Amino acid sequence: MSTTLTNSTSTIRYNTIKIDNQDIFYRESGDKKNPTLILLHGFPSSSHQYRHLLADTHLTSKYHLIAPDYIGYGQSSMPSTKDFEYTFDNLSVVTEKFIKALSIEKYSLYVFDYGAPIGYRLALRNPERIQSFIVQNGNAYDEGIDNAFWSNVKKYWAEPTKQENIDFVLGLITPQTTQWQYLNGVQEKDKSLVAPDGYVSDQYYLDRPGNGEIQAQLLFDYGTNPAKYPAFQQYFRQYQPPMLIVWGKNDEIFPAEGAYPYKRDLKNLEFHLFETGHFTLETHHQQISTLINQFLTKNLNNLNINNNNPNIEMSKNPIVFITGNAKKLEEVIQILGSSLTLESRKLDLPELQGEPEDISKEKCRLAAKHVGGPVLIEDTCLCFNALQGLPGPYVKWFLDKLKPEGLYDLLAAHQDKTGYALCNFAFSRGPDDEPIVFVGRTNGTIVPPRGPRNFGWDPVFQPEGYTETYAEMDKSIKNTISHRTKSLELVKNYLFEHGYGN
Ligand SMILES: O=c1nc[nH]c2c1ncn2[C@H]1C[C@H](O)[C@@H](COP(=O)(O)OP(=O)(O)OP(=O)(O)O)O1
Ligand SMILES: [Mg+2]
Repeated sequence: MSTTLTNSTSTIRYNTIKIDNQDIFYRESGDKKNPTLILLHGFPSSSHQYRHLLADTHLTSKYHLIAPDYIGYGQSSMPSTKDFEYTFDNLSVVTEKFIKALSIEKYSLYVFDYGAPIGYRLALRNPERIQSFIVQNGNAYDEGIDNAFWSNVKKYWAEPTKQENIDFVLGLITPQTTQWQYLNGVQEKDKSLVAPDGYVSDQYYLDRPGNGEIQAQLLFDYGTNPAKYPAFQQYFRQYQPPMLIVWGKNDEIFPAEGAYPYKRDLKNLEFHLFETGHFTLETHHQQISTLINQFLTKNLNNLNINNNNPNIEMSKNPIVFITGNAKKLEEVIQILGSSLTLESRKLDLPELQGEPEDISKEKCRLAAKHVGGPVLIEDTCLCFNALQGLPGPYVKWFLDKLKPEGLYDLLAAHQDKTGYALCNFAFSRGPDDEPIVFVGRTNGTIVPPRGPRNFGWDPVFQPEGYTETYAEMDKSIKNTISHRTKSLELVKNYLFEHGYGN
């Protein structure tokens, strides 16, 4: 690796943007058109800790890298604790606004130390925006914070005004501790790789008047993070973001114990421990850069197929199928099997009069308004050729009044007993989306009722090529030839092409 890195480094730009009247400083490299990797720093550092990755042409030739400084850190504004409440919630909100202000829609996150609870808050609020995670010495499990270092922090959370606990916090921002953070756990042979600039510049920022109170307030608020671990873990299980773990195993603050439990929840996980300390990048940035490159290439390529195809839209909301008819729902579930998951809702929607397609569309618009997200509805017609397609969409009312016998009797004066069953599914993404209709049709003959009477007009409809009525035949046969199956086949194809399939 090192031989190929020799002379070429990428251009890094240093900019500032106003968010909520505060200056947010950030470092940026690579082409904005490429997938974005956002690098979230830790305590007591700043975006400076990412200088090696930001300069690495292997990454910047393919990815867009951004590293902001949080409020109170590095070159960003440092309002006093009276003017800004230093909490992980607040820092995550500012970071979210920062990402939005730069018009970044989707991104991968590199999270380290304090960056982890900030990044995971972003993920909880914007799961659809996160493409992958790179986790370096950043926690989401209790296992990682049950050591000597954290027992002191926990005492501080319990009694923040006790002098002994205040002294502990003050001890964390001394030049000795800052240097210790960079060098502890680093192998002897690697100590000469650690540039002093890291701890010297961190200390410069920590020594600014008022910064000690900021660090004390934020460390106190770290106490809100363990309570959020179950939510972070639930997010991992549910959304399964691809994750690369690169972790300095000799870190005494976030030891390797905090890395292993990610394996429980993430299926697409790459796991690497390094023989070094907390600021793993100081000694292992070349190895980590190679791993990030391979990881993003592998995992974003899959995503890119989706992102580049304007037809693909992953929805976090399940599609809601609305029907007031239990038998209908039963059939839809049987036909779909496990290929597509729908949420069903029992609701009798008003139905307009008119052509079957218009009725379905209008029913779907109402459903979308009702649900406020993706919906599917269905409207079934039974059409008699001798009656120009009637009763068609009104068959429900004819059936209610006339019963199956009466339906057959409607054709008493006609030679032509042929007809067809029509199923119109309509799908809409939400209240502002014009519904799309999928039509399935099965031809047949209207006969005097035969067979069980548990589903609508099934006893009077004998499909073409069969001697039994829908009601007499085995359900599995009906479900291979029916109007509903044919329409659902089209629905399935459409939804699969648009990213909704299982
Ligand atoms: O495969 C079927 N085999 C026999 N009868 C059927 C079938 N599918 C619907 N049917 C009946 C139910 C209703 O009497 C009428 C259609 O009216 P239709 O408005 O689409 O159904 P619905 O009001 O009962 O439920 P929904 O609220 O989902 O619209 O035909
Ligand atoms: Mg209905």
